[in-house]
Amino acid sequence: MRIDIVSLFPEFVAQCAAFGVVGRAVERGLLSVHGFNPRDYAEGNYRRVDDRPFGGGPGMVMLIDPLRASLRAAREAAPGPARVVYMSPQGAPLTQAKVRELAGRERLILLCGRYEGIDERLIRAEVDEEISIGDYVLSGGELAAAVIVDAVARLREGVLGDAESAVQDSFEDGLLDCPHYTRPVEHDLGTVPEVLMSGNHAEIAKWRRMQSLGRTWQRRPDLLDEAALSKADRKLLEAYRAALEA
Ligand SMILES: CN(C)c1cccc(CNc2ccc(C(N)=O)cn2)c1
Repeated sequence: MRIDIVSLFPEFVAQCAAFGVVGRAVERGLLSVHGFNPRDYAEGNYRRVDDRPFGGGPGMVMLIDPLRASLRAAREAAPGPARVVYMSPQGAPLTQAKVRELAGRERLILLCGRYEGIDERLIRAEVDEEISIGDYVLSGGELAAAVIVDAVARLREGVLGDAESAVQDSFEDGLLDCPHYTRPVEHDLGTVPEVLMSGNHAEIAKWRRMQSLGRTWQRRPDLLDEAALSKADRKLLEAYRAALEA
């Protein structure tokens, strides 16, 4: 998979692909991340990349032509179609389903705006979709692009070993994750739930599912569509609630 980053600070995002599982995936050639800086394509001796907004108001807007030239350079740097994603607060909220969809592609171009954003004509002409990582404003789209790189990379085949498998990820099945424990069993911070040491894998799976359902119900009821729960899940959630009242 190839991900091109169009940004005034491309090394910022490339660094985010230099560590951990994503860094190893890059070393192993499962993924490559390349930066394109609009300033390298800006005309004139000031190499302008932004200018004042028509209609007045604070801030600056990124110019069309340096962005369009850097996008063209990114497209031409490798074969095959690329999905152009613009990171902005006006984008569709990023979800794990969207991450899975993006991870299925061979090429992505992530467009990072600075200042107040980019000229709308460039968005209309070149951007396939706008994505937001949350309802807040950052000084640039680079952190949002880094989030996409990380979330997408870890879903690519071969990136996570069995030890870190993304299969049981929370949000993979639309629920929050269950609690996790490791050594020691006895600790002044408490002990480990008995069931996890029982060796009874069916019971352990049930307990974990119940915890995921219960936590989702308690912390993110918006994620829990109780109607869509299986009978078994509804029973587990009932057991979780009953245990709270006990
Ligand atoms: C209108 N405006 C300030 C603006 C418009 C476009 C880009 C940027 C760059 N900053 C970003 C980018 C993305 C996100 C996000 N939530 O994904 C937050 N901030 C700012």
